[in-house]
Amino acid sequence: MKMKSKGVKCSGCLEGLIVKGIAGFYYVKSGDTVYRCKARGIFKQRDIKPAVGDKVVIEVIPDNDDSLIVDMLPRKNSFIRPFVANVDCFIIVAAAARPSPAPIVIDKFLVMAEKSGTDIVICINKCDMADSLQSKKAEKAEENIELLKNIYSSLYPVVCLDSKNGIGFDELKKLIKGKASALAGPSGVGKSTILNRLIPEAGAETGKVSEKSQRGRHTTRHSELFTIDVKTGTMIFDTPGFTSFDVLEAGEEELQHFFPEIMHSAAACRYSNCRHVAEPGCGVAKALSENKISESRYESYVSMLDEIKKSKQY
Ligand SMILES: Nc1nc2c(ncn2[C@@H]2O[C@H](COP(=O)(O)OP(=O)(O)OP(=O)(O)O)[C@@H](O)[C@H]2O)c(=O)[nH]1
Ligand SMILES: [Zn+2]
Repeated sequence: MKMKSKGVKCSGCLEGLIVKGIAGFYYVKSGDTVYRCKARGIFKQRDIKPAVGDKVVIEVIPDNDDSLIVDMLPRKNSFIRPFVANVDCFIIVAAAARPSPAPIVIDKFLVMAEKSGTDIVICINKCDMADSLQSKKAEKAEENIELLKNIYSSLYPVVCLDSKNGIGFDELKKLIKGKASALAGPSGVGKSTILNRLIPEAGAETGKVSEKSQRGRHTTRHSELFTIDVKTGTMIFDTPGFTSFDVLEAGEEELQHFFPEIMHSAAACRYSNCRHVAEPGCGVAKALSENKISESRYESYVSMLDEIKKSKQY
């Protein structure tokens, strides 16, 4: 006999994972079986909505097509757009070219991931673009790859991918083993193509990048959690996309906590409330002058801090 998480005995209860939610139904995976479930009215009363990624307790009702979600286990994290829960790892994707990478955009995703307490992998996709010989475009792609490696490889694992030809995926798979990962990155960097490589049967559609805007089409409509490897419990979220992050979700004091290298140097600041902008005796300014913190990362921090401060003035 299994127990509900609140200790109520329930003869037909199982613990499971919501892997899909469509049209009021939740698909809950428990062992090898997926149960189609409805949520108990109590969730509506309490204004709680179960999300893909939630661990739940379901009651399997004999001779009934549908089961019932009767309880939800505590979440590690949750997101509104897309509406998913319990992301273990963010795979933050940039492209070597088309679109050109923007460190500030990567840094915003990094803040989102750090704030949510997930593991992080940075993927530089479209690395094949650096391969064609003697072309200006290839040179630029090569430069971009070097730039990103310089900024990020001392902070997070950085993997070069060519998802067109399936290169770099063994390394990526090692880094996401046993975790439920979600892809984040701006439109057109190749998130759907990467997803298709990780789990071919996902069948995510990939949009063609239009020549003009260099942006891909949005193709994924609902969220789903796919298993990549049953043995290790490796999973990946197929979602409509973590394509941007609003830094205003972070507080002014809190922001520095999401830049590990800034936090590390902040220990040496004279003032405990130092924001590392122009204060005397700032450990971050010192680390910056000694090239221990990258200028690009520091600029991102200051620009995000400004954005947060300005939003407070109105
Ligand atoms: N050369 C090259 N092209 C790639 C690679 N990966 C993806 N592409 C192309 O880039 C375009 C965009 O890829 P998608 O996978 O749709 O990008 P996305 O990040 O999912 O885009 P959104 O759905 O708009 O968020 C497609 O035309 C892909 O064929 C790669 O490694 N190399
Ligand atoms: Zn400081």
